Amino acid sequence: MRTFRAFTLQSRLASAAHWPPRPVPAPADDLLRRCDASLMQRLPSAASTRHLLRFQHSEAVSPATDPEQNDRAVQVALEEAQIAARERGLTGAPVGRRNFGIAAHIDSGKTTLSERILFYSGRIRRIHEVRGKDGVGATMDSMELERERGITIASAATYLNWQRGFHLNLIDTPGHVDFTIEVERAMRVLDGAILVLCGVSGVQSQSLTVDRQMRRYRVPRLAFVNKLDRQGANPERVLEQIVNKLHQPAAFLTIPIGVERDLVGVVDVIRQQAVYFEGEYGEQLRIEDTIPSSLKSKADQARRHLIECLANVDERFGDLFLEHDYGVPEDAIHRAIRRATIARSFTPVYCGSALRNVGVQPLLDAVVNYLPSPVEVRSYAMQGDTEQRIQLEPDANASLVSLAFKLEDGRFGQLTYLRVYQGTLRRGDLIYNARTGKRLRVPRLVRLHADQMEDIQEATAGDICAMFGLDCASGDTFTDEAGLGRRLSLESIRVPEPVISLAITPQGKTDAQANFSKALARFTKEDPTFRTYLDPESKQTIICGMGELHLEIYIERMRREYGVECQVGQPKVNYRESVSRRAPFQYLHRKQSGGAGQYAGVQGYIEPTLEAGYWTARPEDSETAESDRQAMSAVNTTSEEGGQAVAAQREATKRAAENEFVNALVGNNIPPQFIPAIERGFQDAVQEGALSGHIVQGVRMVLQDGKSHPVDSNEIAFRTAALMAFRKAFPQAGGVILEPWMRVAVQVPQEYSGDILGSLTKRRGTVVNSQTDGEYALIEADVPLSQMFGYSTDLRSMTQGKGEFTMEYLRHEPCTREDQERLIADYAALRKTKAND
Ligand SMILES: Nc1nc2c(ncn2[C@@H]2O[C@H](COP(=O)(O)OP(=O)(O)OP(=O)(O)O)[C@@H](O)[C@H]2O)c(=O)[nH]1
Repeated sequence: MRTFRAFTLQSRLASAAHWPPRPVPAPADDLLRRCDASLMQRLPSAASTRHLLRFQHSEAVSPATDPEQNDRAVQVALEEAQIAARERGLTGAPVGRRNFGIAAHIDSGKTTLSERILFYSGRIRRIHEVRGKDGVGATMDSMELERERGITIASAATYLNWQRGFHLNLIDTPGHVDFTIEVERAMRVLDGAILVLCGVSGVQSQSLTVDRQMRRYRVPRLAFVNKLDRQGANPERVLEQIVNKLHQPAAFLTIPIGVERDLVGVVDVIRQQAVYFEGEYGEQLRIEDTIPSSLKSKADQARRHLIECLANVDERFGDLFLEHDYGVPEDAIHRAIRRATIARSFTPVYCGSALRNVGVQPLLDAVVNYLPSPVEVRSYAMQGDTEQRIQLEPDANASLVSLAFKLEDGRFGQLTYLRVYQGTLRRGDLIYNARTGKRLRVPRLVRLHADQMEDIQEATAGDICAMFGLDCASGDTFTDEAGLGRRLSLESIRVPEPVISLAITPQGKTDAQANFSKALARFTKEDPTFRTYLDPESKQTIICGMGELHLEIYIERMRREYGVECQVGQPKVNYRESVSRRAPFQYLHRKQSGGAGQYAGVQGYIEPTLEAGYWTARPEDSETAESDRQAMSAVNTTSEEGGQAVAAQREATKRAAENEFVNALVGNNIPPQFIPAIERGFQDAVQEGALSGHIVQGVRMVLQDGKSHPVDSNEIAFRTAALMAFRKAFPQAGGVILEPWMRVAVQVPQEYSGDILGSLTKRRGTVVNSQTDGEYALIEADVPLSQMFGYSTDLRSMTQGKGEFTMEYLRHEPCTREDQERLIADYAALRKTKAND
């Protein structure tokens, strides 16, 4: 029996007299130097070696062990990151750092897993469960509402140390699709992720969404098959689903010893050793070279499968396999897993149960061993208007480029979460907001641990940190003067369109209105998928978001945090209006009888920002729709072509959502000082579409000519002329009303799949994918949101509560002629009533 290996380190320290582990005096860089002296000698200079080895946060768990005893995989991970840094000539590279997130379907156990990770790394002293009996709640669910409901609403960031001074930044994300922006933001700034899957339910509807998000931001991942203590758990089925449903080559790195109530440990597939998790919280690892005889052949098969899988996805390993057969050296296996994981052509799969404290430490080892250091990830910034992509270097000594990816309004003012991609951000430094060009001094810099924080003096390339007291928007890029000179900016986060809206009115106390406005201002700033506006007709405040739960949570937060009770209307679909062809406009606004006169003429045309005809037919019937569908399905490919198709799709979606004003004026018929007023008239017009009063999107207004009067022309006249010209031209330009369509994923026991298909088709859905897997069927369909109200109740009654579904915004599409006519008639009636009032 062996009692210690690298990943047992934390547990060994834990089981010793001191818990959490005491700071170890030996600096991590010293250990590293000893660990790989030969590689270090090849580095350019002693000074750069120090930079390379600089671990800011080595104070926690830095074991003073003999390098020989250390895990070979860790050495592989270090060496590879060091080689990558050396090849790129980086002298201040963050080699020993990992930025990773945890994402999954609702209730898969992400927060429970995070709690273990924090505990084993010595970050917290006690484990508190989600909805635990002690009523404390998990560390990462710090919001009162999260603890009460047992769901994660906002992602939380923390940091920890693991294995010889590796510094890990961790972001726990919410599972519910209504809070999808939190996952988007996290994926944008993370270098790797753990996809948690339930050992019983496997790949669920929201796992597919998370998988798409990981692909969108090219995030390498590990999979953790959790809840193997539950009745009906079947890890092999989950592995099959990863391969078949997520289309990812994958293999076990650990397999469970016993399942359901008998789960006691895992087998390390590479070394063929049994690992048991003992102590109150599984913090003491016992490793045995002999694995239970009943598992021998299974474990051997798993090892063979892993080697075959790697030989298939990694050419270099394939050659080694031809040479050594299944006897490939262990180092080579680690290297191949690392390469293939980082290349996103392979997913290592780990087994366990977070709640039962089984299998978490090997997973955390894998974060260090197989997920990339920031040095091994390519990040790019755009340069100025040229749209030229510049590769960023994760080097503390380079000029600063960092991204504000999340804002939070806290007790001390705005807290801005940042990822530093290049350079060093120091407290007191002058930095520049690349969007506004504004110069700012870095006020207070902190590292976050759920809702607590710790002041730091600097954050270097590859770090995630936060700043206080800085006014900026989510997605802003911060640079130093050199970066500003090159006008570098980072591609921002994809923000899905809000699909649902409802009217709210604050009730009661006199200060309710002020608090109500304060709350709305804060929520809209923090969450770009939460929007609000004043309905010009009803004068009510309308809030828009990603789903009923999303809005419900904000209404509840308004009550708790701001003491504002609201009267809430029925949820409504967010329709939009657009045009399908070009139409000319020519409008003269003239009032010259008595008093100050008004005189303004505008002439030009309006047209769709996408090609003509894009919106005329339902996309299913058109070629555009075909390319659209191909682009959507290309999200599941890793090919260059797939990437281009996705980029084209994103570009089309962006253009379809934006309006544009073009000044193509020739001659001097309109004095230049009136052009901004004409553009403002256009902006007024798109706020209220001419057909149904909904916001207009995807329309370009081109101004070509006009008329003015030396005395009677003024800004108000031109603003009105532009507004009226737009309204008049809108119907001639083939105005259409668009409605949001959702990608709906339903998971039900197989016997109900016929009923589900019927129910989706009845709701005008188009089934895009239907798979059966053992007892379960997973059906994906595109359905208009207007048809989805009340679906959860229907699904519950159709499946006796055994079905579940999630939906995600896909795009806006023209609604049916019938609906369009109804919406136009409703709007006309409303206007008539208003006119009569
Ligand atoms: N049996 C069993 N239950 C678990 C396990 N892990 C988590 N749970 C339970 O599953 C429920 C959900 O766990 P969470 O950790 O909140 O899941 P989550 O994925 O963070 O949830 P959201 O963020 O709200 O989507 C809780 O009641 C946990 O106690 C496990 O390994 N086995």
